[in-house]
Amino acid sequence: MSRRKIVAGNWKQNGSKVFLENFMSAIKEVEDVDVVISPPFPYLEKASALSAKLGTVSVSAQNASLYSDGAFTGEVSVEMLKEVGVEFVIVGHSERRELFGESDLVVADKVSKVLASGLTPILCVGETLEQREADETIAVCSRQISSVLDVVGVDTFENVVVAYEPVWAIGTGKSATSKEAQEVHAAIRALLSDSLVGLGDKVSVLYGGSVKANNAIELFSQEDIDGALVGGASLKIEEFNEIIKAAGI
Ligand SMILES: O=C[C@H](O)COP(=O)(O)O
Repeated sequence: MSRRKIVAGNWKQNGSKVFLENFMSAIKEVEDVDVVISPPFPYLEKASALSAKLGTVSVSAQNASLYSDGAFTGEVSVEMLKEVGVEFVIVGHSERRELFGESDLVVADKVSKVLASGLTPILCVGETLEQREADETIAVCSRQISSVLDVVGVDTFENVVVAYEPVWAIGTGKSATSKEAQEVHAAIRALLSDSLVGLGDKVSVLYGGSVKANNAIELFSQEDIDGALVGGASLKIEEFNEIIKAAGI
């Protein structure tokens, strides 16, 4: 893959069938910006059908199982996601890491599983407030990315989308400044290019954490920020459209 502008909306555990229909018909396409929406599992098939009809967005799942099939109550496999038209899978969101105990190794194995199925993982990395205050931001993000590189290999990583999401900025209304985000994005690209020459220029690196219509232009103006993984503001159709528009500027 090559570096693309991407605006992805992660609905988390929100939405309804009616909301999905309204949302899909209201999305406005912007040239050179890929729009991805990530509703909960029950809405994915309908989202894919609407996406095929309208052609404006791609569909992402918020998680996937490590396993293809078997006795894993509550899990959904990448094969099932693919069958209903899903193209992306968010992997390693901090809520999965923190609330559901997903370790770096589990996240790496899930990225590997998603890649093997031909879907595109959106790999989330990011530090807690405590880690930022201890000046560990780059070390934490590097560790989270390196554990994936170790499992999937440098040659495959170009098919991964990375989302830098400082945990302290998620859902708090307190976004990282564009300078803070840019520093980490540049470090992520440097780490990738240190692993394989040119890799950092091939991978789309999104920012996530309180992205709103009023800070999107400033964030997207940064050299190494390719777009956003948006939570709360992706549930507000007009605001999400503004963020998509900002990515196209
Ligand atoms: O996946 C999205 C992120 O968790 C950001 O959420 P937020 O925009 O509500 O801060």
